Amino acid sequence: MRYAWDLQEQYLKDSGLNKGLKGIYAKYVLNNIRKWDVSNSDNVTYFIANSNNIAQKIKKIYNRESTVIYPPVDKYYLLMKRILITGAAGFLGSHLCDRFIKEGYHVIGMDNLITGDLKNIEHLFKLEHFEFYHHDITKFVHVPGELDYILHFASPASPIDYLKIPIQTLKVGSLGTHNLLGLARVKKARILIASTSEVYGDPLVHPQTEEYYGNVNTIGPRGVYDEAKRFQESITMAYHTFHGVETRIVRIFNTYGPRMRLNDGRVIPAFIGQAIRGEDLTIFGDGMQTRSFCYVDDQVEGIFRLLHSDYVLPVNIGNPDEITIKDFAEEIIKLTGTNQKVVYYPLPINDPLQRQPDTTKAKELLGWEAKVNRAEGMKITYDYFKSLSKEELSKEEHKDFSKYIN
Ligand SMILES: O=c1ccn([C@@H]2O[C@H](COP(=O)(O)OP(=O)(O)O[C@H]3OC[C@@H](O)[C@H](O)[C@H]3O)[C@@H](O)[C@H]2O)c(=O)[nH]1
Repeated sequence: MRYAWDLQEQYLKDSGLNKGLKGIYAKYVLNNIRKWDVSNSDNVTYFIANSNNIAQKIKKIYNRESTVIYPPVDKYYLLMKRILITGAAGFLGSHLCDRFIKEGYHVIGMDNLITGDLKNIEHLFKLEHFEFYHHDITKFVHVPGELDYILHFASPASPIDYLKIPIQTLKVGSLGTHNLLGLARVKKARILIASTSEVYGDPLVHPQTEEYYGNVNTIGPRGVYDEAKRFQESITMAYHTFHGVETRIVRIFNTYGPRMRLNDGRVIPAFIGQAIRGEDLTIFGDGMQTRSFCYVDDQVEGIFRLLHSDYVLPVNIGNPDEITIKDFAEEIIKLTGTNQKVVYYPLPINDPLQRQPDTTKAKELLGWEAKVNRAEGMKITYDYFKSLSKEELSKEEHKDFSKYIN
């Protein structure tokens, strides 16, 4: 009816019905509609208007009083996208929560807190548009309301963690991913899953392109992580092709920055912790194995862009600047201004001898490349570790998972 009463000329003009025979006919029809509308208004028991302006119009046209009820619509809230981030209390998950909050999303964080730590997200709890569920995603996942996006980042990520909790690692990558894909399907949400350079195993192709199938020992101690992530990619593609779920897959290469757990066993927190405590730096193997370290802000930017792209196949996100672990130990000694010795331990089984991402796809598809060089990124990371309390710094022993293993 609004078209018949309000801004009639404008609507007719916009739809090309303001002149000629068509125009005369349109005005004739509208006139009849208005007469019919007025005659019917007698049958209305109560008039409700959603503003004073509409109440005045009702009075003018129908000569009837109306009650104004303002709709409780929080327009901003309606426009907000809702995103579920699993592994929210972990290193990468917490940085992603920060980023999506900053971008104006309503963020729902989820974590079972086995390897994650509430300390990483406690600054978000006071925010209106952040919620947190303490939940293990290997069990059925329920999130009330609508969801636009899901980021699946729950998983142990340090080799020592997944050697100590191998079954949980397999379950979160398989059962957990299955639950989240099911959730994405019912919510019609787009889901991005965190895969890893570990899907290439101990790679025989260097640098690693997304087309490389990898070299993974399924029954080796690292297989629990690598194969969980490979399964995760497969089931994600199956949900995409079979159920039409909108999916994205990021293959994350070694990423570092503030909020890494000092005692998680990975090389960066291990070396920095050792240097700060005045201990020898522990190099595994001869130190000639290589890694390419990506600063967390770069990683988050790549993930953000991939989520919003229309590309379904896996994309490597990492910094291609490759270094041997031996040279890296020297860099840490310089950075921390210490004069620690390095000591050599056996190389863990199936520890990849080389790793460097080929990031051509990320550049071409997302216009993304790493911006923060190792010197800058490591300086920020070192400052973060230095800011930890004495008690935190002294925790050199690895996290105790005994209460989760039964
Ligand atoms: O104290 C240490 C710790 C580690 N290392 C070596 O440093 C290299 C890097 O080790 P990290 O534990 O940091 O990480 P890795 O590259 O082996 O595994 C990582 O790969 C990619 C991600 O998915 C995961 O975060 C993790 O599995 C390895 O060769 C490791 O043997 C040491 O020499 N000394």
